[in-house]
Amino acid sequence: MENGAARTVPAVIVAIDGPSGTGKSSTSKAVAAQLGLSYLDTGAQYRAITWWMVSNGIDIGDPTAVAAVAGKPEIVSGTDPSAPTITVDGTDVSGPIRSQEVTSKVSAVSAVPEVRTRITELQRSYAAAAETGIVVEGRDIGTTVLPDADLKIFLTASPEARAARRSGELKGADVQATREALIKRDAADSGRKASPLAKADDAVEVDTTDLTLQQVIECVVTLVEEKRAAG
Ligand SMILES: Nc1ncnc2c1ncn2[C@@H]1O[C@H](COP(=O)(O)OP(=O)(O)OP(=O)(O)O)[C@@H](O)[C@H]1O
Ligand SMILES: Nc1ccn([C@H]2C[C@H](O)[C@@H](COP(=O)(O)O)O2)c(=O)n1
Repeated sequence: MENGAARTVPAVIVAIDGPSGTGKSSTSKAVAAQLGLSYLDTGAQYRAITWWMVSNGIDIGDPTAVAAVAGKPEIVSGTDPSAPTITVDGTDVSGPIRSQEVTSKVSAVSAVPEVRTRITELQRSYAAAAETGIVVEGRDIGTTVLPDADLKIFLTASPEARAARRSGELKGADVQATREALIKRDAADSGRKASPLAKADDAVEVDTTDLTLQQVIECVVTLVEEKRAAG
């Protein structure tokens, strides 16, 4: 490179999928921060639309009712990995979307095809707008949302490890009950017809059961750097 001309690094798109509690959010945020990329939590978007449905008295058990209003709420995600945000119609919902009620209803809402079409379009617009690149985490990013992502990772971990991690977060929560709730949500997310939770054929699978979070982050950062170098 001559006369100190700036080196331009092409934007990189990283898809991180996997079941609940495998470390997608923690890993994605840290990798994005370390590499100067944007970060998108797509689970938060499905939680946000679920929160809006609950708040507006929509019958979650009626897919036709959910489909009819899927286009109404305006969902905005802040993609700074050090301070991700989520609003619905201008209201900060980052707290309420983590409630037990939303967690228990999000799988039903996210199984409705009209909801998925709406949220998938939104996710693609964030990926297209990310100047340096983006880490997008979810369930169907590598298979459906961004099938041309530069790198696809599929995180796994045993149900026991995932339940222990979640119980550690929810102080005093019963590990056995947490494990059952995780397994139930995974089954619903994997079993739905519209864009189920699945590993893309070209995804790299990382079993995090016996890895520390730091080891998982290092592993993914290395994979991104290798991709860029090969690029
Ligand atoms: N490798 C790891 N070892 C130990 N704890 C971990 C590891 N990865 C993540 N954790 C912890 O497990 C918990 C769940 O992680 P995280 O929220 O990142 O998972 P997730 O896959 O995004 O879950 P969900 O899909 O339900 O949002 C967090 O408390 C996190 O700090
Ligand atoms: N790409 C995605 C992301 C999330 N979902 C649904 C299914 C999950 O149970 C729920 C909440 O996700 P979490 O916050 O636990 O990561 O959202 C989906 O269908 N597709």
